[in-house]
Amino acid sequence: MVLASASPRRKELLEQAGYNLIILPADVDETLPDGISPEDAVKYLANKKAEACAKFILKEKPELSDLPIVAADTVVYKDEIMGKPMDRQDAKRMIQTISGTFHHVATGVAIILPASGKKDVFCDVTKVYCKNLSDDDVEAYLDTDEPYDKAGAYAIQGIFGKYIERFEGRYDTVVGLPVEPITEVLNRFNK
Ligand SMILES: Cc1cn([C@H]2C[C@H](O)[C@@H](COP(=O)(O)OP(=O)(O)OP(=O)(O)O)O2)c(=O)[nH]c1=O
Repeated sequence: MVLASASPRRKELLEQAGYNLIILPADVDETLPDGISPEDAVKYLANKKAEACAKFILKEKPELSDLPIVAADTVVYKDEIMGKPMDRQDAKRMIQTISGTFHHVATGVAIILPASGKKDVFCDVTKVYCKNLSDDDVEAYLDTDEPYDKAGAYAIQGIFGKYIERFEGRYDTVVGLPVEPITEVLNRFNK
């Protein structure tokens, strides 16, 4: 398949599941329409990334148009939508918001088969419970490189994993790509 993503986590999740990938990241404007829900936001952006990639393939690489394109977007939400933090202060605010309580992580996925025009866009949500972090814990975490390219300023699969108490739903949805539902869509496309 074609993975329209620059995220090493998404690549790893699909490779672990045995998929062969061609990586063609889509660079799109990630500005969201005002008042959009988190679920609609991740579907909107995943769709935008997959559509941009499909357009590129049909124009520049038609030999790839029989391969399904997969694109995704992940946000954390707790009252507000949290994408990637702009800076340390923004990351601090996000970590303080999720500390000692639960939040949700939504990953939107868009799958397009350019040759046939088949398309599926869906969203999967996991509820995550985070331990209470002391001020020192927060500052020490912000000193690492981990928060700055992650939605909600943390990685469940990384250093921050020790602060995750439990979760309800799929783990890979939190990391950035729910593999099993993607496989189901691809199987349906092949029928
Ligand atoms: C919450 C959480 C997010 N993340 C990551 C997944 C995504 O890579 C990132 C959210 O940013 P996204 O904008 O969804 O994706 P991206 O910019 O990394 O990649 P692309 O748009 O090219 O597909 O946060 C984790 O790795 N672990 C986590 O626990």
